[in-house]
Amino acid sequence: RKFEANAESDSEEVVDLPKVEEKIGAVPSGLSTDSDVVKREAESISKKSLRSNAEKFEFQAEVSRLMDIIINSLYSNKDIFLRELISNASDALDKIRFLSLTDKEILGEGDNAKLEIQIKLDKEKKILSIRDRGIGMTKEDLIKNLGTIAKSGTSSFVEKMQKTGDLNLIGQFGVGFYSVYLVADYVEVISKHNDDIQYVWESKADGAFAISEDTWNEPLGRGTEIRIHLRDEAGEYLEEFKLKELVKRYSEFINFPINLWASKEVDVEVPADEVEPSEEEEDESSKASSEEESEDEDAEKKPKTKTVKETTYEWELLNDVKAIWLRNPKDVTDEEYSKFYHSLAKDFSDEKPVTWSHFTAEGDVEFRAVLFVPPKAPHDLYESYYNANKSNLKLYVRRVFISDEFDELLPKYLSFLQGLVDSDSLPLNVSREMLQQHSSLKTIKKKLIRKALDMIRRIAEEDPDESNDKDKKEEVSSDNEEKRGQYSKFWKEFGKSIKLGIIEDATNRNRLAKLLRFETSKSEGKLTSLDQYISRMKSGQKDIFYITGASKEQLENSPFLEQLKKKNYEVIFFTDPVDEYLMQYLMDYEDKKFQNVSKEGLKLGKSSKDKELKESFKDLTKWWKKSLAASENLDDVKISNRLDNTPCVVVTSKFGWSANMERIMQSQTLSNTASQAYMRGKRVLEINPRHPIIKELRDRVVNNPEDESVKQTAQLIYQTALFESGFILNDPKEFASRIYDSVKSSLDINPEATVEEEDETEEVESEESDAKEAASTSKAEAANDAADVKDEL
Ligand SMILES: Nc1ncnc2c1ncn2[C@@H]1O[C@H](COP(=O)(O)OP(=O)(O)OP(=O)(O)O)[C@@H](O)[C@H]1O
Repeated sequence: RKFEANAESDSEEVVDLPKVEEKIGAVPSGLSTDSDVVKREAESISKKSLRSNAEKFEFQAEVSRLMDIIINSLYSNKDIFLRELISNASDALDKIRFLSLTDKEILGEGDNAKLEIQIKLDKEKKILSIRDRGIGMTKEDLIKNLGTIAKSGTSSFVEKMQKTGDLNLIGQFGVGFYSVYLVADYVEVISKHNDDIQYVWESKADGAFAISEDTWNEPLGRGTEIRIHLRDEAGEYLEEFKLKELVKRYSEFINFPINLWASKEVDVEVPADEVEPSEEEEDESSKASSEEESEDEDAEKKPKTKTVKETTYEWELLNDVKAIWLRNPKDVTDEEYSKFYHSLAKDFSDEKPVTWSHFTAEGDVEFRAVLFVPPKAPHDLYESYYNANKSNLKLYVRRVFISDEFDELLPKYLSFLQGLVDSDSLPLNVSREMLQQHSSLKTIKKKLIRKALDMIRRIAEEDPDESNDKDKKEEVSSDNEEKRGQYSKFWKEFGKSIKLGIIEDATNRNRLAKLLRFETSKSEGKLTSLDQYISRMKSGQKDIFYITGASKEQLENSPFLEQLKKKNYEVIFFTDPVDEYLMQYLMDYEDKKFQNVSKEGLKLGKSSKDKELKESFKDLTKWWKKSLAASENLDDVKISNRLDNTPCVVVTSKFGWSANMERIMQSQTLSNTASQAYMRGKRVLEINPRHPIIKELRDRVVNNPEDESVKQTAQLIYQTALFESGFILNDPKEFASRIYDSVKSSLDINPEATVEEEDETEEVESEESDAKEAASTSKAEAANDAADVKDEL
């Protein structure tokens, strides 16, 4: 009874899946005196019920829903189940091989040490079996791995699958195993882990699964066998040619031998009298012998034999296990790279990777690597960007898979790349932790970043749309047609990563800045690079002009651009919130400084009149600053050089937040108002000395600096300028009432005019009826609630 006790305490300790039934009359191993009884019991399992004496569990709710979707799915590409199961088998083999690096014993001897995958068919019973000699699963593993999904976001993923019916995502999300129910209605998983005895997991995808100690199947030694009881309509997976084709198509890059127990027709020579020939065969053999006779009469003297066809079975290797990255890049076709990408990334869409780089690094540290830029960013690329481990590079050491969670290989901002690194310079027989400390890793990382950035730069260089040269842009060859538009596609998917790179990677900042793309006041909806911007700069222009804001449309009409546009300067539009952070790190490019045109310090060439103007508006600027400093957040008032039609704008100091940044910070839920006050840029009101409003205001101030109505108007102008400059007003109510006051005066309404009182009796009546209505509604609601509670009970 020892097993039973252990099994129960195990399951309770490890997972909280409820058992459906108590074990009734289980036959524990070793106690059975009649193993035939157990065997018969196993054989008699009908497809209707699971083994009656097994321990039963319910699937986690999400798994149940997922299985429901899969089993009822009309998804036509049912083939995917095979690649998912082979990929799991390969992962399990990788795991045992990795462990064997530090403990040779772990692999065992003989067949156990053969790291391979075997596929077998049983046409009669309609069973397809996939077996590996991988790490196997303990009972705990079976319960946890094949009963729950631990990944976050599972529910939303299941919902998405339900809506789209697109099961292609299944492998990427890490629930590949369950795709087996596309073709099966009953599955057994037999597994043996070195630390446990052999178990059978089984389920009919009806919300429950069962686990029993395996006392009837052949011992596996180590590893897992998945027995798929195929549905009637999935008979095609019992055909050898179908399986061969699928393995070729999907599992070409699995680095372990995949063997199929394949039939073979062979000619066998048997003594003629040993076999009772059929009529047809008799004819043929007599024909043959008469030919032989005519050719060589001596043949008659030899003992008579006969050739018959016999079906034999033997293991047939289905894949070429030579790793693609060990081949010479010249010998690998584009199609092979594409397929390799799909198998690495578990991305089985039809889209090709945008580009790739396959190279060998030599010198102190040697390694080979293949890097891919995927066609699409994963849906969660920027979710918890700073916390999650998201490397997509697989690390191999001397052809042995070590890990795909090795974050030390690439910085976070390049985590969107897929690929692998195989190094001969790293030691094999050390723990993962030791490996993470290894000095070669730093060199590998440095080289990988360089290569990755080169590869991305090449996408742009080869894209005819990116060229400044008109002829090149229009040149049409099949090769460059394929590359057309590739960079903007890349930018759309991964542009944010490049920006994050500029923020995080000071060493490569300039290289990354070269990859930046943006729209400008002159780009007419197309993307521009910094190099292109510089090539178009006006003679004498020293700075690179940019502005940040919520949208291109808003920025195009910004008052900050008035003089710049008039003087034909180009201004970069940054509209992504991350751009505000980006520009705190990107100070200059190719010796040119960046100038935010909504901030102080904009130089557009001096005019001889500047001094004169400053002098003639001195009274106004001084007065304005003094009269508003107390009530508003205003630090200075100056003459502007950037305005044309607008009377004034509010600019911020060079190192404080821009208006756009203030807006972004305020919209963040956890923003801290104290730090906001500290980071807020100084506000400077810039006035347009040629504007009639400003000129009139100056005259009035000079006339009577104490005039209350002029003060009010000056305040309203300032608040309007704040608003137009992109700031959020502290007190919109006050601003609105000032506007209404000014509307009143333009409509010649007496400023003292008050609002007409409402008729009081009417109000009481309506209040009463409102109250009555409310009471009846709440009564109805209470009745509904009571009914709900009743229903629930
Ligand atoms: N043949 C196997 N040998 C050992 N463990 C296995 C095997 N097949 C599945 N498992 C275990 O079951 C888990 C769930 O498998 P499933 O295919 O659903 O997701 P996954 O393998 O984690 O993700 P993905 O499908 O993306 O590889 C695996 O993580 C693994 O631990």
